[in-house]
Amino acid sequence: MVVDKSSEASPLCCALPMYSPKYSSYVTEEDSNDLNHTPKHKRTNVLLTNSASTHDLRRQEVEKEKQDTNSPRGALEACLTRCSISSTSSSLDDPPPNREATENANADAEAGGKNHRASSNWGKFFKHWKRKSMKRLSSFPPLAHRRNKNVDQHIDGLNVHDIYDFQSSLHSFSITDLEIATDNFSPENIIGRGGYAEVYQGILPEGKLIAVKRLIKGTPDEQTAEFLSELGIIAHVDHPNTAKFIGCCIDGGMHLVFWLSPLGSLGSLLHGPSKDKLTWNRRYKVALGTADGLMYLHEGCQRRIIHRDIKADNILLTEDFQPQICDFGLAKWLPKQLTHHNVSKFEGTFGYFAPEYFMHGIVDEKTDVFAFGVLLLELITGHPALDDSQQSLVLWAKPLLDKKEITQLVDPSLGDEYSLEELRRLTSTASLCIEQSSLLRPRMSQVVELLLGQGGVDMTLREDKRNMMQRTYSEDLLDSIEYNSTKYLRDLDHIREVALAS
Ligand SMILES: Nc1ncnc2c1ncn2[C@@H]1O[C@H](COP(=O)(O)OP(=O)(O)OP(=O)(O)O)[C@@H](O)[C@H]1O
Repeated sequence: MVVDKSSEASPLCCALPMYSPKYSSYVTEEDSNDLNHTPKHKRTNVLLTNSASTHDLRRQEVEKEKQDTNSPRGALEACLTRCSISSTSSSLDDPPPNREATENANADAEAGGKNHRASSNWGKFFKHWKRKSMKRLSSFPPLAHRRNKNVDQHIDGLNVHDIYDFQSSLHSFSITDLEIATDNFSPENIIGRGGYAEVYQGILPEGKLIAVKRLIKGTPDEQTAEFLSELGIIAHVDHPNTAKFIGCCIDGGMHLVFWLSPLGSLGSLLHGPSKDKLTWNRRYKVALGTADGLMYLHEGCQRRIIHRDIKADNILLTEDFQPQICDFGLAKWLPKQLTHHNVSKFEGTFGYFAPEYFMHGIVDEKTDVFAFGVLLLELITGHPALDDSQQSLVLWAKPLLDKKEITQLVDPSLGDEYSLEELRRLTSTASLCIEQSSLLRPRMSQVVELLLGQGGVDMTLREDKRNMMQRTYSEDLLDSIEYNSTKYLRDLDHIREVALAS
């Protein structure tokens, strides 16, 4: 299905100097497949282009990522080139190839065609991985924990300097393991469906519960790309507030395996029949934990990670309501030297988009901060980011926040069972997070302080502090253009209409 809603006269069109003057939005065939699993207003891919197909752009992006050694996929590609070279030119016991040989072989590999090389590399990598690790991927030690550089420099012909830090305890499951665990992927064991995957619950022989994410969308090559993107991030994320990845399986499709989060997603609780379990204290705990997890991704990881799809459905809950950020399918590494990342294709979820993202395709920490602000509003109000009649929670809540009528925002199902002081903290933080100018949004470390009541919400002080810190690209950009809230609301409305009309 293709929807071309060109709108040259639209305010949004005028605000898109970096792109074609003609604004086109497509809901592609791929997306129409998504619709089988995800309500179409919830998830969208919108392209700012009128000259290339979705596939062309996706292919270009994948190629760009492969060559960018700072991207998860690029790091793996670099490693695989060497893996391919070492497996064709030497046995695993041979000494590692010297630099010249590697460069020559690299050149040959280039000449042999990138696409072919890529797929054969992955094939070799997967075979190699399975053969060498069987049950444990201990051949990929975390970089941070390596002790002896010389000993570890080349492991089985792979130069670990080119590999990001795989967790050392990951398992390589066979398809039989997963079939046994999930009762042959019985539909009864499906616990979640996203745009890209079906998630099954399962049980391991030792009695531990797992969640198996089976990628279902697209061709095998596209699934491999999605799988590697997500694997490239989650394999080196480790925090109490991120989903617990335990391994994967590459037989009969692409599978990622996690410990089961017994309460499912925040979205299913908040907008489902068990809403009453979400008392005020638990909501506050979820807000704090999620902020902590996001602060870790942005500021605590070896590399800056932008999640790009923070939403209630992507926050899992443990038995004691500890939130765990999941679904790193859209996540990006942001190298330190880059202020931001630019995307030509919008992926994510309506209701959570930051203005600089849908206007300019800019991705940085502040796009996640905006989405986190929407999540806070969801926790406070119990309303979804976009309701069945496509009304945006931000648009509804903003006037009440501005007028400080905060008690009117509280989820009626909570009655009076909430702390006014905590409500003040959550609402003032949400208010800052959803500022249309990313300059005015706090960073996640500041969000944590604000939520804990330690931030001193004195804006003057915060402004001074901010001026001393490095500004993000989107901060500069939005600061330099006149962008007021009326325009923001108009643009938000417009892009929603364009993408949803079909
Ligand atoms: N470890 C887990 N424990 C319990 N439930 C889970 C787990 N992982 C995923 N789920 C459930 O499956 C759903 C879909 O998972 P996920 O978001 O990873 O899939 P996706 O296809 O990438 O989704 P999206 O369309 O948001 O990209 C989640 O919202 C959650 O309900």
